[in-house]
Amino acid sequence: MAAEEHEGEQERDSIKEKARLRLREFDVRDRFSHLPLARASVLLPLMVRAGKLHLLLTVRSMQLRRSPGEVCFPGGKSDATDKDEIDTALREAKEEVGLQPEKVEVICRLVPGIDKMNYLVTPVVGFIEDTFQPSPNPDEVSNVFVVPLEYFIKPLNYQTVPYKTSSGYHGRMHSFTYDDPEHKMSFRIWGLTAHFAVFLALVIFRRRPTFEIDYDLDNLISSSESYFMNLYASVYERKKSNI
Ligand SMILES: CC(C)(COP(=O)(O)OP(=O)(O)OC[C@H]1O[C@@H](n2cnc3c(N)ncnc32)[C@H](O)[C@@H]1OP(=O)(O)O)[C@@H](O)C(=O)NCCC(=O)NCCSC(=O)CC(=O)O
Ligand SMILES: [Mg+2]
Repeated sequence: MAAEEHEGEQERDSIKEKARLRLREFDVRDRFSHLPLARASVLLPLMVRAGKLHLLLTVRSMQLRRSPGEVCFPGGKSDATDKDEIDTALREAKEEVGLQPEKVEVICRLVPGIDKMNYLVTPVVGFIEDTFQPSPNPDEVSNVFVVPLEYFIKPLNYQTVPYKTSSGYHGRMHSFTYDDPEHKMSFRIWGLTAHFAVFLALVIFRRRPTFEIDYDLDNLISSSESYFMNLYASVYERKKSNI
Protein backbone atom coordinates (compact mmCIF):
# COMPACT_ATOMS: atom_id res chain seq x y z
CA MET A 1 0.00 0.00 0.00
CA ALA A 2 1.34 3.47 -0.85
CA ALA A 3 2.38 5.62 2.09
CA GLU A 4 -0.20 8.37 1.40
CA GLU A 5 -2.94 5.83 1.12
CA HIS A 6 -2.02 4.41 4.49
CA GLU A 7 -1.97 7.90 6.00
CA GLY A 8 -5.39 8.63 4.53
CA GLU A 9 -6.77 5.50 6.08
CA GLN A 10 -5.33 6.35 9.48
CA GLU A 11 -6.75 9.84 9.30
CA ARG A 12 -10.17 8.45 8.40
CA ASP A 13 -10.07 5.96 11.26
CA SER A 14 -9.18 8.65 13.76
CA ILE A 15 -11.96 10.98 12.55
CA LYS A 16 -14.42 8.12 12.92
CA GLU A 17 -13.15 7.10 16.32
CA LYS A 18 -13.48 10.65 17.70
CA ALA A 19 -17.02 10.88 16.36
CA ARG A 20 -17.93 7.46 17.77
CA LEU A 21 -16.80 8.43 21.27
CA ARG A 22 -18.81 11.66 21.24
CA LEU A 23 -21.90 10.02 19.81
CA ARG A 24 -21.91 7.24 22.38
CA GLU A 25 -22.19 9.83 25.15
CA PHE A 26 -25.44 11.00 23.58
CA ASP A 27 -26.97 7.56 22.98
CA VAL A 28 -30.54 7.60 24.35
CA ARG A 29 -31.06 3.87 23.63
CA ASP A 30 -34.74 3.05 24.32
CA ARG A 31 -35.32 5.82 26.85
CA PHE A 32 -38.05 7.50 24.77
CA SER A 33 -39.49 4.33 23.26
CA HIS A 34 -42.39 4.09 25.71
CA LEU A 35 -43.95 7.44 24.77
CA PRO A 36 -47.49 7.01 23.45
CA LEU A 37 -46.98 8.50 19.98
CA ALA A 38 -46.90 6.91 16.53
CA ARG A 39 -43.31 6.23 15.59
CA ALA A 40 -40.90 6.83 12.74
CA SER A 41 -37.11 6.65 12.39
CA VAL A 42 -34.53 8.25 10.18
CA LEU A 43 -30.97 7.16 9.45
CA LEU A 44 -28.30 9.86 9.71
CA PRO A 45 -25.70 8.24 7.44
CA LEU A 46 -22.17 9.51 8.09
CA MET A 47 -19.15 8.90 5.89
CA VAL A 48 -15.65 10.30 5.55
CA ARG A 49 -14.76 11.93 2.26
CA ALA A 50 -11.60 13.93 1.61
CA GLY A 51 -10.74 13.81 5.31
CA LYS A 52 -14.09 15.22 6.45
CA LEU A 53 -17.31 13.82 7.81
CA HIS A 54 -20.23 14.04 5.40
CA LEU A 55 -23.92 13.38 5.80
CA LEU A 56 -26.07 11.71 3.16
CA LEU A 57 -29.49 13.23 2.45
CA THR A 58 -32.33 12.52 0.04
CA VAL A 59 -34.87 14.56 -1.87
CA ARG A 60 -38.38 13.14 -1.57
CA SER A 61 -40.23 12.20 -4.71
CA MET A 62 -42.90 14.65 -5.90
CA GLN A 63 -45.41 11.76 -5.90
CA LEU A 64 -45.31 11.31 -2.14
CA ARG A 65 -48.33 12.52 -0.22
CA ARG A 66 -46.27 13.70 2.71
CA SER A 67 -43.63 16.41 2.22
CA PRO A 68 -43.13 15.96 -1.56
CA GLY A 69 -39.89 17.45 -2.90
CA GLU A 70 -38.49 18.16 0.56
CA VAL A 71 -35.03 17.16 1.67
CA CYS A 72 -34.96 14.48 4.34
CA PHE A 73 -32.95 11.59 5.69
CA PRO A 74 -33.70 8.05 4.60
CA GLY A 75 -36.44 6.85 6.93
CA GLY A 76 -40.08 6.28 7.53
CA LYS A 77 -42.79 4.97 9.74
CA SER A 78 -42.33 2.05 12.04
CA ASP A 79 -43.63 -1.29 10.83
CA ALA A 80 -45.11 -4.03 13.07
CA THR A 81 -42.17 -6.27 12.15
CA ASP A 82 -39.50 -3.77 13.30
CA LYS A 83 -37.75 -4.80 16.51
CA ASP A 84 -36.83 -1.22 17.43
CA GLU A 85 -36.09 2.25 16.01
CA ILE A 86 -32.80 1.02 14.54
CA ASP A 87 -34.57 -1.71 12.58
CA THR A 88 -37.00 0.83 11.12
CA ALA A 89 -34.22 3.17 10.02
CA LEU A 90 -32.20 0.38 8.39
CA ARG A 91 -35.23 -1.16 6.65
CA GLU A 92 -36.29 2.21 5.25
CA ALA A 93 -32.74 3.11 4.15
CA LYS A 94 -32.58 -0.15 2.22
CA GLU A 95 -35.97 0.47 0.58
CA GLU A 96 -35.25 4.08 -0.31
CA VAL A 97 -31.58 4.24 -1.32
CA GLY A 98 -30.51 0.57 -1.55
CA LEU A 99 -28.26 0.69 1.49
CA GLN A 100 -27.60 -2.85 2.79
CA PRO A 101 -28.16 -2.99 6.59
CA GLU A 102 -24.97 -5.03 7.11
CA LYS A 103 -22.98 -2.18 5.50
CA VAL A 104 -24.06 0.23 8.25
CA GLU A 105 -22.16 0.54 11.51
CA VAL A 106 -24.87 1.76 13.85
CA ILE A 107 -23.49 4.04 16.56
CA CYS A 108 -26.41 5.41 18.54
CA ARG A 109 -29.91 6.83 18.75
CA LEU A 110 -30.17 10.55 19.47
CA VAL A 111 -32.91 12.53 21.21
CA PRO A 112 -36.07 12.21 19.09
CA GLY A 113 -38.06 14.95 17.43
CA ILE A 114 -41.77 15.26 16.71
CA ASP A 115 -42.99 15.91 13.18
CA LYS A 116 -46.04 17.84 12.06
CA MET A 117 -48.16 14.67 12.10
CA ASN A 118 -47.12 14.15 15.75
CA TYR A 119 -44.92 11.18 14.99
CA LEU A 120 -42.08 10.56 17.38
CA VAL A 121 -39.11 10.55 15.00
CA THR A 122 -35.91 8.87 16.26
CA PRO A 123 -32.62 9.70 14.54
CA VAL A 124 -30.29 6.70 14.28
CA VAL A 125 -26.65 7.54 13.53
CA GLY A 126 -24.49 5.14 11.55
CA PHE A 127 -21.32 5.06 9.51
CA ILE A 128 -21.60 3.95 5.93
CA GLU A 129 -18.82 3.26 3.44
CA ASP A 130 -17.34 6.34 1.75
CA THR A 131 -17.71 4.52 -1.56
CA PHE A 132 -21.44 3.85 -1.10
CA GLN A 133 -23.30 4.29 -4.40
CA PRO A 134 -27.00 4.92 -3.74
CA SER A 135 -29.66 3.33 -5.88
CA PRO A 136 -32.65 5.55 -5.13
CA ASN A 137 -36.12 4.03 -5.33
CA PRO A 138 -37.80 6.50 -7.74
CA ASP A 139 -41.23 6.05 -6.11
CA GLU A 140 -39.91 7.63 -2.94
CA VAL A 141 -36.60 9.36 -3.63
CA SER A 142 -35.76 11.71 -6.49
CA ASN A 143 -32.17 12.61 -5.55
CA VAL A 144 -29.39 11.72 -3.12
CA PHE A 145 -26.55 14.05 -2.13
CA VAL A 146 -23.91 14.55 0.56
CA VAL A 147 -23.11 17.62 2.64
CA PRO A 148 -20.02 18.18 4.81
CA LEU A 149 -21.25 17.87 8.40
CA GLU A 150 -19.44 21.11 9.25
CA TYR A 151 -21.87 22.97 7.00
CA PHE A 152 -24.48 22.57 9.74
CA ILE A 153 -22.51 24.76 12.13
CA LYS A 154 -20.73 26.99 9.59
CA PRO A 155 -23.12 27.49 6.69
CA LEU A 156 -22.64 29.87 3.78
CA ASN A 157 -26.34 30.35 3.26
CA TYR A 158 -28.54 30.22 6.34
CA GLN A 159 -31.85 31.58 7.54
CA THR A 160 -33.74 31.18 10.76
CA VAL A 161 -37.50 31.05 10.77
CA PRO A 162 -39.42 31.50 14.02
CA TYR A 163 -42.42 29.21 14.14
CA LYS A 164 -45.34 28.13 16.26
CA THR A 165 -46.68 24.60 15.96
CA SER A 166 -50.34 23.63 16.01
CA SER A 167 -49.80 22.64 19.63
CA GLY A 168 -48.75 26.20 20.45
CA TYR A 169 -45.07 25.44 20.83
CA HIS A 170 -42.69 28.25 19.92
CA GLY A 171 -39.37 27.41 18.38
CA ARG A 172 -36.77 28.26 15.85
CA MET A 173 -36.49 26.52 12.52
CA HIS A 174 -33.18 26.37 10.70
CA SER A 175 -33.01 26.63 6.93
CA PHE A 176 -29.80 25.92 5.00
CA THR A 177 -29.22 26.30 1.31
CA TYR A 178 -26.38 24.09 0.16
CA ASP A 179 -24.78 24.53 -3.25
CA ASP A 180 -23.72 21.02 -4.14
CA PRO A 181 -20.63 21.06 -6.38
CA GLU A 182 -21.21 17.44 -7.36
CA HIS A 183 -24.75 17.89 -8.72
CA LYS A 184 -24.27 21.59 -9.54
CA MET A 185 -27.55 22.14 -7.78
CA SER A 186 -28.79 23.91 -4.65
CA PHE A 187 -30.67 22.01 -1.97
CA ARG A 188 -32.72 23.53 0.83
CA ILE A 189 -32.49 21.67 4.11
CA TRP A 190 -34.92 22.87 6.75
CA GLY A 191 -37.35 21.88 9.47
CA LEU A 192 -37.00 18.58 11.25
CA THR A 193 -34.21 17.38 8.96
CA ALA A 194 -32.14 20.52 9.61
CA HIS A 195 -32.87 20.19 13.34
CA PHE A 196 -31.32 16.69 13.39
CA ALA A 197 -28.35 17.70 11.21
CA VAL A 198 -27.51 20.66 13.47
CA PHE A 199 -27.75 18.57 16.62
CA LEU A 200 -25.48 15.91 15.12
CA ALA A 201 -22.90 18.55 14.17
CA LEU A 202 -23.03 20.04 17.69
CA VAL A 203 -22.55 16.63 19.29
CA ILE A 204 -19.57 15.78 17.11
CA PHE A 205 -17.80 19.15 16.83
CA ARG A 206 -18.81 20.77 20.16
CA ARG A 207 -18.28 24.14 18.52
CA ARG A 208 -20.47 27.19 18.64
CA PRO A 209 -22.31 27.58 15.34
CA THR A 210 -22.36 30.84 13.39
CA PHE A 211 -26.11 31.15 14.10
CA GLU A 212 -28.22 30.99 17.24
CA ILE A 213 -29.42 27.71 18.71
CA ASP A 214 -31.98 26.73 21.34
CA TYR A 215 -29.49 24.68 23.37
CA ASP A 216 -26.92 25.44 26.02
CA LEU A 217 -23.71 24.13 24.40
CA ASP A 218 -22.09 23.60 27.80
CA ASN A 219 -24.95 21.34 28.84
CA LEU A 220 -25.91 19.84 25.54
CA ILE A 221 -27.32 16.56 26.82
CA SER A 222 -29.65 18.06 29.39
CA SER A 223 -30.67 21.04 27.27
CA SER A 224 -31.50 18.88 24.24
CA GLU A 225 -33.59 16.62 26.43
CA SER A 226 -35.46 19.47 28.04
CA TYR A 227 -36.06 20.99 24.60
CA PHE A 228 -37.64 17.71 23.56
CA MET A 229 -39.64 17.28 26.77
CA ASN A 230 -41.15 20.78 26.37
CA LEU A 231 -42.13 19.99 22.82
CA TYR A 232 -43.56 16.64 23.87
CA ALA A 233 -45.52 18.20 26.72
CA SER A 234 -47.15 20.69 24.36
CA VAL A 235 -48.11 17.93 21.91
CA TYR A 236 -49.35 15.68 24.68
CA GLU A 237 -51.51 18.38 26.28
CA ARG A 238 -53.11 19.04 22.93
CA LYS A 239 -53.71 15.36 22.23
CA LYS A 240 -55.42 15.00 25.61
CA SER A 241 -57.67 18.00 25.07
CA ASN A 242 -58.73 16.62 21.67
CA ILE A 243 -59.99 13.36 23.13
C1 LIG B 1 -41.18 11.72 9.59
C2 LIG B 1 -40.59 10.98 8.42
C3 LIG B 1 -39.29 10.33 8.84
C4 LIG B 1 -41.57 9.90 8.01
O1 LIG B 1 -41.09 9.21 6.93
P1 LIG B 1 -41.85 9.05 5.52
O2 LIG B 1 -42.85 10.16 5.35
O3 LIG B 1 -40.79 8.95 4.50
O4 LIG B 1 -42.60 7.74 5.70
P2 LIG B 1 -42.48 6.38 4.90
O5 LIG B 1 -41.13 6.28 4.27
O6 LIG B 1 -42.89 5.32 5.84
O7 LIG B 1 -43.55 6.50 3.75
C5 LIG B 1 -43.75 7.65 2.98
C6 LIG B 1 -45.00 7.56 2.20
O8 LIG B 1 -44.68 6.91 0.98
C7 LIG B 1 -45.60 5.91 0.72
N1 LIG B 1 -44.93 4.92 -0.10
C8 LIG B 1 -44.18 3.91 0.30
N2 LIG B 1 -43.74 3.18 -0.74
C9 LIG B 1 -44.24 3.78 -1.85
C10 LIG B 1 -44.16 3.54 -3.21
N3 LIG B 1 -43.46 2.50 -3.68
N4 LIG B 1 -44.77 4.38 -4.08
C11 LIG B 1 -45.47 5.44 -3.60
N5 LIG B 1 -45.58 5.73 -2.31
C12 LIG B 1 -44.99 4.91 -1.43
C13 LIG B 1 -46.02 5.43 2.09
O9 LIG B 1 -47.26 4.76 2.01
C14 LIG B 1 -46.13 6.76 2.82
O10 LIG B 1 -47.32 7.41 2.46
P3 LIG B 1 -48.34 8.07 3.51
O11 LIG B 1 -47.54 9.05 4.31
O12 LIG B 1 -49.32 8.72 2.63
O13 LIG B 1 -48.82 6.93 4.33
C15 LIG B 1 -40.37 11.91 7.22
O14 LIG B 1 -41.63 12.34 6.76
C16 LIG B 1 -39.50 13.09 7.52
O15 LIG B 1 -38.29 12.97 7.66
N6 LIG B 1 -40.11 14.27 7.60
C17 LIG B 1 -39.41 15.54 7.77
C18 LIG B 1 -39.07 16.11 6.45
C19 LIG B 1 -38.52 17.50 6.58
O16 LIG B 1 -37.66 17.79 7.38
N7 LIG B 1 -39.05 18.44 5.77
C20 LIG B 1 -38.64 19.78 5.79
C21 LIG B 1 -39.44 20.67 6.67
S1 LIG B 1 -41.08 20.30 7.09
C22 LIG B 1 -40.91 19.83 8.70
O17 LIG B 1 -39.86 19.77 9.19
C23 LIG B 1 -42.11 19.56 9.45
C24 LIG B 1 -42.37 18.11 9.56
O18 LIG B 1 -42.28 17.38 8.57
O19 LIG B 1 -42.75 17.74 10.63
MG1 LIG C 1 -39.50 7.55 3.83
